[in-house]
Amino acid sequence: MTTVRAEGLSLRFGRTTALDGVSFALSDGVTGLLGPNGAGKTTLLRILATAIPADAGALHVLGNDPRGAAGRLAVRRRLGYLPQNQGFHPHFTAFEFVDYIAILKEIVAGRHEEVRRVLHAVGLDAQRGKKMKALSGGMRQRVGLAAALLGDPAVVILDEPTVGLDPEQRLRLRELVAHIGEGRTVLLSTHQTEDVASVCQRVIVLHQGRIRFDGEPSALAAIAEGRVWSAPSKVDGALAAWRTGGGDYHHIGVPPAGARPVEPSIEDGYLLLLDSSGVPA
Ligand SMILES: Nc1ncnc2c1ncn2[C@@H]1O[C@H](COP(=O)(O)OP(=O)(O)OP(=O)(O)O)[C@@H](O)[C@H]1O
Repeated sequence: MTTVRAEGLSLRFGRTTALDGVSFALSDGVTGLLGPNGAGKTTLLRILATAIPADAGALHVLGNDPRGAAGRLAVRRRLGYLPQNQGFHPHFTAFEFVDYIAILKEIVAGRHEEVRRVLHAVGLDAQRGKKMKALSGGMRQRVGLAAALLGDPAVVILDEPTVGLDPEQRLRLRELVAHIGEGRTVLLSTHQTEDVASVCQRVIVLHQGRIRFDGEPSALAAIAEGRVWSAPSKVDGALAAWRTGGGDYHHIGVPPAGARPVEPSIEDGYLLLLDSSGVPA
């Protein structure tokens, strides 16, 4: 069932076109929103979360149109949003922070019980009484995730939740996101193709405000089929090349005669899709 439908969403900031005619439909499961810096990911998520309106296009979330006040309210009540760089009051405990968001979300009946429920869901029972400033980055992200789960939203929007986390914390967060995506629509913005490979059933690639790919992660990898090869030294003319742990160079582009082809990854497909001008740093 379609939960989110975007048709021709566009938004400009002065002379910058942040989004340029973006259309897609989402249903339950985890969809990754992948794109380099400045691609328009945060702008798109903010529009979906009704934090800002689009200049043009139409959006329906769970059948509600956020252009009207009643539609906006209906969307906000059923949507969880973890913004990028969420601000935390350092002296709040984890419980107090989530409770504060619960008040803003107008959760009245059983509010404290609901706060305990979401903190439990992200594995932070033991840290409930700890001050935000005393928590690790990964734990803080989990508190943010808990706040996004208040009221059991049908649609959850997560803006780069794995950024700045160490590998173990990242794994933990991915597991949580995969779990959250069972029976819910989750849109997860990320720079990391590993996030997409491990939790997303679908991936949308955004670049310069436009959708460049929308499909299964394996289909994104398949774009690079026959265009990835390995060689003992760097070959000129490759779109991208880097040294791997084994000492050989991994190349993307048009392989020279006799090149040793390798199985493409999602990252290979992504880099190829963006072309050399858009290769992320
Ligand atoms: N409030 C704003 N005022 C002016 N320009 C903005 C504003 N917000 C975003 N932009 C511009 O819109 C474009 C898209 O930005 P956006 O933050 O949506 O990209 P992003 O894909 O989330 O990037 P990142 O991965 O770096 O967070 C960029 O060129 C950005 O500079």
